[in-house]
Amino acid sequence: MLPRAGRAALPPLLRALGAAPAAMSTGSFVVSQPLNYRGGARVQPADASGSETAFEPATGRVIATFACSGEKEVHLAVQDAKAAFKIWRQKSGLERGRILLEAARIIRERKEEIATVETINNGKSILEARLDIDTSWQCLEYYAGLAGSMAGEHIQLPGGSFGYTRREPLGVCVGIGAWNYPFQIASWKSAPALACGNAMVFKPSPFTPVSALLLAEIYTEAGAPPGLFNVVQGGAATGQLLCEHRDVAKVSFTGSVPTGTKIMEMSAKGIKPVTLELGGKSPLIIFADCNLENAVKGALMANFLTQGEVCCNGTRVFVQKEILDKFTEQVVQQTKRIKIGDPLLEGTRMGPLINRPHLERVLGFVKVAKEQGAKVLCGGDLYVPEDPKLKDGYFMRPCVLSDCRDDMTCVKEEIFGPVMSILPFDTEEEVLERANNTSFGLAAGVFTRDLQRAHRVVAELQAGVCFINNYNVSPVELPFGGYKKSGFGRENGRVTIEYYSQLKTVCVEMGDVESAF
Ligand SMILES: NC(=O)C1=CN([C@@H]2O[C@H](COP(=O)(O)OP(=O)(O)OC[C@H]3O[C@@H](n4cnc5c(N)ncnc54)[C@H](O)[C@@H]3O)[C@@H](O)[C@H]2O)C=CC1
Ligand SMILES: NCCCC(=O)O
Repeated sequence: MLPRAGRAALPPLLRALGAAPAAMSTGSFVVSQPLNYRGGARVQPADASGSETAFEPATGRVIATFACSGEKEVHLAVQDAKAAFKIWRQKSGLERGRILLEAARIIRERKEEIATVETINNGKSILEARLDIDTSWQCLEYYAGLAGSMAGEHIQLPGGSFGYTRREPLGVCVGIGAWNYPFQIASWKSAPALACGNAMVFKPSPFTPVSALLLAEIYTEAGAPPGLFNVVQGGAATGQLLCEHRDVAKVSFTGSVPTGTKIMEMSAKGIKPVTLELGGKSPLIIFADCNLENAVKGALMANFLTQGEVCCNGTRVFVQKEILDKFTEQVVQQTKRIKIGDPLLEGTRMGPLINRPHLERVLGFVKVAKEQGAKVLCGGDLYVPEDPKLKDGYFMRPCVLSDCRDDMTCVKEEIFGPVMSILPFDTEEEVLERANNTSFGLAAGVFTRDLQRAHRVVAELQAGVCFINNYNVSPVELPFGGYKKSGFGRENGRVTIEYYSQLKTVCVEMGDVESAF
């Protein structure tokens, strides 16, 4: 433990994690407190099945070593959630909304601390981490607003009888998150779940265990009953225990297609509804009549946020032949200008990838792309920043590939790194056919000045989220989720209420029973 004076100088959330006073700079943050959260407090897990280590991607330093929750701990977390659910489900929507609003206020107030932790543990630039925290508190505010208006219907029946419907919560929901948007994913899952009257047990990715705990502490501080939002740490085994627990009513998962398939299989055994937010290989279509400056900006937004580790990225960039050279030249010029380095520095626009194996995997995709005939126009190699403390970080230069064909690995498979593939096309009909020729269907984008064409094209695109003349903006009012192998169910928007609640029909007889017997 740190001396009292040093600890008092820290912001409250970092203090709660047991971080050192210099924790707000790269190379110094270490978590010394337990990372599980249950019954309204941080706890050491009651049992463990192995341990995990979390890193600071910018330096390669270990920032936390923690036990993976075993069967006993998972059961205790689910039981705490069950107890909280009994209290929470009795509250009116307005009362629940008030607590969510208070949690949103605290997130806003502590945005800088949360964004700092997110940057240290994930590697994304502080600028982006702040935007993620914004979409997190906005999500809580949005569902706080909806909570009070959730209602059923009244239906008149013959003879004065009537029926009505009640929108009821599901019970204990499980959230399982990926590592690319740790705090945002925990918020996007918990806000609608809690607004609908459910409780949640959340399991972050073992690569990014820290920020979900901050959210748990904020919910408690905002007045949520102890056990309403719990965090268990661990990997696949812990996730499996959660999905198979008999008292879990629903699983919402963000991650890869192979894991999503397993989650669905496990949930099928218990007839549990699932929301699956899975991977993608989304097309971005640039027509010759576009505003070129915006299209170039859009292509960078579609490929290089969070070091390219974004599920909805538009990594297949189809460019109409008339503007191919001009577009490519400008994209390469701007990609080369992206400032890579210490993600906590204000000027940095690209930080390190999540870990060494992932970095090598992404570089491996670039190597295969070259072998298959693609041309590397920039980047695609390791980057070692000048700052000596970053020498062991997982940095690479953002990459633009030309001379790509639809049958190349880099065009078919999700890379989940900063690698853009440029593909020329001639006609609208041709590009639609090629854009849809994938088993994924998360997102798609189109840049054109012809509004009729824009709407015609998005109507034909097989994707859950389509952008016209922009890419990768995430307003929480709009539903987010995929078609095809990119999953089903939605996050955000009004519709998500349906994924965290169930409808009860009540039939009321005002006369006598007309018996058939
Ligand atoms: N559609 C979306 O909203 C998003 C999709 N993704 C996708 O996620 C992938 C990258 O994330 P990763 O964390 O590497 O994915 P992953 O599928 O390996 O892991 C995701 C989460 O599932 C857990 N898990 C792994 N095996 C499990 C099992 N058998 N049972 C229960 N839980 C299990 C992991 O511990 C982690 O918390 C990419 O494919 C990406 O496209 C990522 C972010 C957003
Ligand atoms: N802010 C967009 C979320 C996309 C993702 O989770 O990968």
